[in-house]
Amino acid sequence: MTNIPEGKQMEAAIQNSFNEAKKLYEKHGIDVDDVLEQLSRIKISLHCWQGDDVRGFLNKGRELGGGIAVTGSYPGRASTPEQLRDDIDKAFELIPGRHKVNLHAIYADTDERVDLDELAPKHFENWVKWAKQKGYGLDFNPTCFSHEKASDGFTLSHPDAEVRQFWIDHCKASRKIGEYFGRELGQPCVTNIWIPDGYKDAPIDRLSPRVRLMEALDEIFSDPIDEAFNIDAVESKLFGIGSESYVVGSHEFYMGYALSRRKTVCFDSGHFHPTETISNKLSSWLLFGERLLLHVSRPVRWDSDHVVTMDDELLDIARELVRGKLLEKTHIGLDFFDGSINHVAAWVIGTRNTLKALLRAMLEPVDRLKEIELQGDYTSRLALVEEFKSYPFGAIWDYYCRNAGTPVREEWLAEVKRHEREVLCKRSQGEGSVV
Ligand SMILES: C[C@H](O)[C@H](O)[C@@H](O)C(=O)CO
Ligand SMILES: [Mn+2]
Repeated sequence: MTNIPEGKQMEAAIQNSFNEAKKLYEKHGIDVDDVLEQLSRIKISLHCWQGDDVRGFLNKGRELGGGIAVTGSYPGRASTPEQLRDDIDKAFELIPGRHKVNLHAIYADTDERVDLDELAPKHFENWVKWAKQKGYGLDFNPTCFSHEKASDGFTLSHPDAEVRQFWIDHCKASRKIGEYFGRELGQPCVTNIWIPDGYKDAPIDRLSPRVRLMEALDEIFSDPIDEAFNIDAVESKLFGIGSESYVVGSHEFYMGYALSRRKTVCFDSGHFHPTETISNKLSSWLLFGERLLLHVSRPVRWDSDHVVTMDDELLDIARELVRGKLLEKTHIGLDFFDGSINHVAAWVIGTRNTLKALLRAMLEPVDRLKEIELQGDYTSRLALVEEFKSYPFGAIWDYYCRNAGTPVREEWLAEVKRHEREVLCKRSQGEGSVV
């Protein structure tokens, strides 16, 4: 092959490896073309807040609150809506498929001085215009943190009715923005409510804040909304920094709330006990709930929001979705924020891993494994699952990336480095994006 240009050789190698890998999977009755078709229909919601270390554009310079934390000061984080959009575009160039962007309320793109309770669709018009142009969907979140009215750690369950009302109004406004996104873009927006409310030390009264939260949510959701455009989700948490002993919006609280009010539960993989996994919860929830929202994240010792890697839990989440045929009912979002590495690379790594894990799960002989299990042949079950771990899914992934017009393997890194040199490192220090 010495006279053949390098690009052509690479093409041929990708195609040959794909053909050989396909034969191996087909021996187990796996239809690889169908798998790739299914994968291409999956939308991952890319969380905008990885792009600027959860700073946002409303009330610039305000400290990150809510018991979440970003560490690291990697150069070049976005500090304007235009920069953030450019960086998201760059990430999507390097990720196969058509996806969504997940916005927080503090990312409003407006020159108006507006507080969270007054936000309206008009403050997000530029985001919608861009999403339409690029073919992205949008999801949304009220920002119930990083605000003076959340400085004591309470929002929707606040004992002061006036403060509570402020947050209720903010969440009501957020649903209208979500509905606007859904209507404009022709695909539903998931509007996810997460609040940090909780106590550092053991409270005397665990019930009253939960009653207040339940009533606040009921008031928020009492506004009629078209579910074809906006899907309401609620996200639980076990603990945060400063709410180590008690969190009002616990998992049990939201399970009960969402089931009794037909709402969607968001499972964040960092929001449970360190030995508890969300992969083991999905099938139970979806027996009773209509839909599911995921915040795919990676806790390291605590809810540290590390970039998603191809670890056991990611694979198990993907397997659960595929084996249980839960993908149709699941909205997959990412939730991590690492300020210590290139912000675009973080998105690319986390999203490519999530897609790759789904592909790996789709390339397992699920029906056969289920039969074997029913027959009680646990030896074959273990043997096959383990052997499939070294089946050549990488060759199928490379072919998929190439066909989608996205870089194959680590080729994307060179583009991220070029973008870093030519764009990120030139961002002005004054904007607080280069250290
Ligand atoms: C910024 C997000 O809304 C936030 O990370 C939330 O989803 C969460 O997981 C808090 O721990
Ligand atoms: Mn989350």
